[in-house]
This record gives sequence, C-alpha cells and structure tokens, in this order.
Amino acid sequence: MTAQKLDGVATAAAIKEELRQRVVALEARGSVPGLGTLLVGDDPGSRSYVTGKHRDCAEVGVASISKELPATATQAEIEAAVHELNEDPAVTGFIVQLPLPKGIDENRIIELIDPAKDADGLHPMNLGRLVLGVDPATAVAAPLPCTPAGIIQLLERHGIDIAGKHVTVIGRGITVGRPLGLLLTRKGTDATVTLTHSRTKDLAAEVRRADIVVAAVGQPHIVQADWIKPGAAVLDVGVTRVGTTESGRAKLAGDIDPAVSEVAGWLSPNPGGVGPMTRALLVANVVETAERLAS
Ligand SMILES: Nc1nc(=O)c2c([nH]1)NC[C@@H]1CN(c3ccc(C(=O)N[C@@H](CCC(=O)O)C(=O)O)cc3)C=[N+]21
Repeated sequence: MTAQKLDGVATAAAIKEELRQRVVALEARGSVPGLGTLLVGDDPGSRSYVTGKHRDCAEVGVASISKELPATATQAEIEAAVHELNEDPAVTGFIVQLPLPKGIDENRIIELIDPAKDADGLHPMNLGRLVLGVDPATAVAAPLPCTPAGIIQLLERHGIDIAGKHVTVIGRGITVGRPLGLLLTRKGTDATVTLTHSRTKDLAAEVRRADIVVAAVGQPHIVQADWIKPGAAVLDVGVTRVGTTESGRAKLAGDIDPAVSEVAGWLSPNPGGVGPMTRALLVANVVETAERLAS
C-alpha cells in the first residue's frame, strides 16, 4: 500500500485563489491588505521563509512591507520596529519572524504586537480567544495560528473527518503543537487529542492509537512505520537541516520516516505539505484582518 498524498501545494493554491477574489472585493471598497514582516538577523532559512510569504502575497494581490534588522539589534530596536508596524496604515497584518536572536525577550516582543494586526495569531489575546473558544463567525473572531489552521484545512479539504478521531500530536511548541491541541479539541472540530513531548514515556504507543498523527518536533525521521495504525493520516511538520547537497542547497529532513508511506492511508509530503499551507493561512489572516479593519 502507498499512502495518498495530502497535497499542500494544490490545496494552498485553491485557498489563495479564494483569497484573491476577496482581495478584489476589498479593493473595490478602497482597501488594500498589506503583510508586514520583521526579520532580525541573517539566518538563510528564516530569510527564505519570509521571501516565500511575500511571494504568496504578491500572487493574491496583498502588498508587502518588509523590515530587516541586523542580528546585533537590541531589544529596544526590535520593539521600535514593532511599534512602526503597529502604526503603519499600509500594514493590515504582520509577523515577527521567529526565533529572535539569543538574549531577546521573544514573549515581550509578541505582546507588543497590536492584536488586531497579529497575522500569526500568537499574541496572548488571540491565543486567549482560542482558549475561550470565541465563535469564529462573530466580530471578535481572532486570527488563528497559521500552521495549526493550515493542518486542519489540509485534512478537511481532502475529505478526512476529524470529529471523534484520535489525534496524536508530537511536540508542544508555541507555534504548532500547543495551539493545534486547542484548535483540534474545540467545538466544531471535536477531535480527541494526545499532546506528546520529549518527556512522553512510550511515544510509539501514543502514536499507535492515533487515526491522525501530526509530528512537529524537528527530529529527522523519528516517526517509524511500525508506530502507524494502518490507514492513518500522517502530517509531517518538522524541518531539520541535515547537510548540503552537491549544488550547495540545504538538505532538509522531516520528522516522518519515508517507510511510513507503506502503512499510512494519507501522508503529507515534506516539502510540499504543511509548509505551503502555513503560508496560505498567513495570507488568509492578513486578508481577514483587512476585512475587519474595513468594516
Ligand atoms: N513568526 C513566525 N511565523 C511563522 O510562521 C514561522 C516563523 N516565525 N519562523 C519559522 C517558521 C517556519 N515556517 C515555515 C513556513 C513555510 C514553509 C514552507 O513553505 N516550506 C516549503 C519549502 C520551502 C523551500 O523550499 O524553501 C514546503 O514545505 O514545501 C516552511 C516553514 C514558518 N515559521
């Protein structure tokens, strides 16, 4: 058996096409959504993610405003850049690319982002709204964290039921695992979730009971084929640099061992799975914040 592909590239393209039409409607009302990004330092991986985000925005008709600071930037300089993005009317949503250099208080930076412009959905007010379970159809709807929201869209748009299913999430990080647990268990999604981490005693056993497995730890090929319930849907979020190719490009490995494709019913490729979905949902957050600001 070979798993069917959870195609992040095609699904992200469909979402971006829907967003393009919403941007046209916003423009007709005189409003242009704009994504701001703040990149601190010169990590090539972070730079390439930010470039990808601006490319997606251009496809959809969303403007891009990019700010850069050197790796030596101080806490005060980064805070000043966040204030500028908060005040810039051309920026309807923005992100501060994480991680920030050592010695910077990341949580304090995130707290300074205007919650109404928080394109990552990581401000404590927006995470708090996710915990409270604010109805997404109401005016106080909050932006959702992009990777968790992208994972749910990737499953739903491939016709995979989540309600009542057992989902094992590997990793409790702030951008993926922790908020994904909240999103999966809220009303309307209704999964049963096991949130595992580095101190989990028998990870294989926790994965074996899962109908859906999400791996977001950044340990190359940690998830083995004999951990997977036959037919399960498996999503690979982790990315680890494992060397360089002959042409000098970074060689990347996901969290899922390739042999998993012989057991799983569905598998998200990496690259080409969750990454493009994360970017599409970021653009969705920027369009949605612009719609709220325009109404
Ligand atoms: N404030 C903040 N928000 C983030 O959303 C955020 C962040 N910081 N820091 C770093 C991580 C990582 N991340 C990725 C997004 C897209 C791909 C992606 O599209 N990857 C492509 C491959 C890209 C390529 O080939 O270069 C793929 O999976 O197919 C990957 C990784 C967002 N992050």
